[in-house]
Amino acid sequence: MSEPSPLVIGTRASPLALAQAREVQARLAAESGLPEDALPLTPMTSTGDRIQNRALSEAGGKGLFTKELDEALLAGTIDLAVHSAKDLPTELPPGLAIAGYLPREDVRDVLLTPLAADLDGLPPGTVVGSASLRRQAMVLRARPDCRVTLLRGNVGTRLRRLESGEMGATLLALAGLKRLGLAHLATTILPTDSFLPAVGQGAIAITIRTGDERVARALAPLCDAATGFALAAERAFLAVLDGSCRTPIGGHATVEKGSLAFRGIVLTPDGKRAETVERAGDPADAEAIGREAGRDLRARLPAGWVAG
Ligand SMILES: NCc1[nH]cc(CCC(=O)O)c1CC(=O)O
Repeated sequence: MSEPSPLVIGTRASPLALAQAREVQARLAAESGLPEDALPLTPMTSTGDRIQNRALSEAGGKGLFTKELDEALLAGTIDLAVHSAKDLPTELPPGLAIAGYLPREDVRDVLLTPLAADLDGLPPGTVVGSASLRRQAMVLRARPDCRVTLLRGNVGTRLRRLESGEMGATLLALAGLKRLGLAHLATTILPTDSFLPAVGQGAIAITIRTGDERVARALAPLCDAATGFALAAERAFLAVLDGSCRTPIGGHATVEKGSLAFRGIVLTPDGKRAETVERAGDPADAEAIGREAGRDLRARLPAGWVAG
C-alpha cells in the first residue's frame, strides 16, 4: 500500500499560532488516522508580526497576518492554513476558501492588572495598553478618566510590558490565554454586555484552496457547525461596516436551541458614543442576519463614523 501523501499545515510562528496549529494537527490526526508526521507544521512569519511599533490600522492594508500563508496555499507548499478567525479579513483572495472552524473557545476579553480587582477599581488616570481600537474605546466608555496607549506584540511581549510597569493594565482575549495555559494571569473576565468581543474572537479558522476536496473532506469532521453559523453572521456584519479597520467594532453571535442571536456595536474611538444592533433568526440565514444588522446599524451612524 502506498503512503498517503502528507497534509502540510501552515501557521504563523507566534506561540499562540503554534498552539492553535498543534490543536488542528492533533484533531486531524485523531479523525484521519494519519500519524502526526504525515501532518507537518510549516511556521511562517507574517508582515503583521514584523510590525511592532505601529498600530496595524496605521500600517494599512488588510490581511497583514495572512498574506504569507495565502501565498503558500496558492503555491501548494502548504495544504491548509490555521488562523485566529479574528485576524482573517472578511474577503479572502481569489482561489482560497474557509473550510470551517474548530469549536469556539470562550469569546470574552479579560483585564490584566496588578493595580485592582476589576476595571472600576483602577486608580484614576490609569494607563491601559491595547492595540485594539475596540478595546480602547470600550475601556474609555467605562472609564473616561483612563488613558489608552498602543500596546502591540504577541501575548508574551504584552505581558512583559505590563510587568515592567510601562502601563497599569491591559486587555487580552481569554481564548488566547487559555490556549497558552496562561488563563490564571487574568485579573477578571469582562462581561460581553459591556465588552462585546471582536468578530471571530475565540474561533480558529482553517483556510484551504477553493475546491480542494481531499483537504476539505479531511477537515469536515473537525469543523463545528454552530461556530460556522455564528462566524457567518459576524463576518457578514463586519463586511458591511468595515470600510477601514480604524473603527471600533464589536460583533458576536451565538447559536442556541436552533436559533441564532447576534449583537453588534460601533463606537467612536473616545468611547463617548456607541450604536448597537440586535437580530435573531434561523442559523441557516446567518449571513443575511449579519448583513442586515450591519446595514441597519450603518444607516443609524452619523456621517464620518465609518468609512465606505
Ligand atoms: N489580534 C491578535 C489576536 N488574535 C487572536 C487572539 C486571541 C485568540 C482568539 O481571539 O481566538 C489575539 C490576541 C488577543 O486579542 O488577546
